[in-house]
Amino acid sequence: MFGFGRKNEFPVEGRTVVITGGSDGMGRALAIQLAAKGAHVVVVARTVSKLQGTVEALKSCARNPVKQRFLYISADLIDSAECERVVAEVTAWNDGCAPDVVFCCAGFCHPGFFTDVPLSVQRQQMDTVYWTAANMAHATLRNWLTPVSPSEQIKNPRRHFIFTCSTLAFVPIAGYGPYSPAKAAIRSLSDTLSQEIEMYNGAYNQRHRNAAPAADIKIHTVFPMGILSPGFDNEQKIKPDLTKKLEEADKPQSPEEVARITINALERGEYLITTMFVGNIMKGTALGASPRNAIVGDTLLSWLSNLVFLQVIPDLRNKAFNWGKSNGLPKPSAQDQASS
Ligand SMILES: NC(=O)C1=CN([C@@H]2O[C@H](COP(=O)(O)OP(=O)(O)OC[C@H]3O[C@@H](n4cnc5c(N)ncnc54)[C@H](OP(=O)(O)O)[C@@H]3O)[C@@H](O)[C@H]2O)C=CC1
Ligand SMILES: CCCCCCCCCCCCCCCC(=O)[C@@H](N)CO
Repeated sequence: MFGFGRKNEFPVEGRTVVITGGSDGMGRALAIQLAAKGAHVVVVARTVSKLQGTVEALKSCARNPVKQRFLYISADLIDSAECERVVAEVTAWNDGCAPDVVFCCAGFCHPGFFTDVPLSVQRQQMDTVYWTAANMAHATLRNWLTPVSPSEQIKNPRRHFIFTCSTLAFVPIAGYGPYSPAKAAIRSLSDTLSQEIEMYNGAYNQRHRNAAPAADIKIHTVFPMGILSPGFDNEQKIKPDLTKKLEEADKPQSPEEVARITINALERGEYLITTMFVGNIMKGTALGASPRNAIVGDTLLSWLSNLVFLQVIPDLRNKAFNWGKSNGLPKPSAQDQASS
């Protein structure tokens, strides 16, 4: 619908991109691929050693090593003040200009059955998954939406804020109770912001008359399936066997593949982005009132997906029931037993 197959809707050469969770997995792969396309990249995470290693990797794959600049910032993004510091530091480092693109990839998953996982861990999941993203959106959008008077407006290209969700925000899978609600909350925030931002974009459209934001803004959200990252290796160690069985249809992808597919979708101007066929079917059954990437394609997809899910919904429930029938009550992971 929005320039499909025509113009590049996501040019990054010479632009400044911030990637939270940029030191590992999908975030790191995105950082490397965007550096290879000529972007200045800032990676943000907590552990300095991994961030330093990433910046070295970015330097060696830059498209234009003389011009491109790379920075890392160590921050725990659960703290909203840290998100504000990140935006301020990036702006200062970038000659006073706000970043052009902010990608939220920070987060990890702690699977387990709802009643087995201590509530403190579940609260921490909401902090790590939802609040790192919401805090970053708050800090970034406050910066981007600062009113600029008509005489001070300069021509800025469109800015992009990108959330990372999971297809679990569309379809429930037993054993992801501590995690999926936080991803579903991100999806809801993304949908709300994508509507709210239109008001600011409308004001931007009239920037020659009144104070308005400095650029047009677009929100996007990526919904990966499994990603073969260090985070994934950790979650596999504590994941219930039933959950592994229910997600058999998922063939985890490499971070590089997920990053490549994501960038291509952004270049096509997509809003809700999936990374493979099964993920697309999962999205199709849960499109709700989200903006469509393409009216005809997404409508056909939702009709097809809703038919597919007439079979999938009882199948997932039956598998859970039969699991209990043959295996009895589950045992909490050793990690959850130790912390409860
Ligand atoms: N792996 C998977 O199967 C799937 C993952 N996802 C989502 O994709 C995103 C990327 O996942 P994945 O590639 O597995 O990433 P990894 O788990 O491999 O890396 C996570 C990154 O986030 C950083 N991070 C974690 N907590 C914080 C924090 N509080 N503040 C700042 N940075 C933090 C980590 O660095 P450090 O620890 O040093 O802070 C690291 O850079 C996540 O949002 C994840 O939920 C979605 C679907 C599937
Ligand atoms: C033909 C269509 C049939 C559809 C059947 C439904 C299959 C469900 C697959 C669930 C896959 C979950 C991947 C997300 C993983 C994730 O987010 C965590 N690993 C977090 O790190």
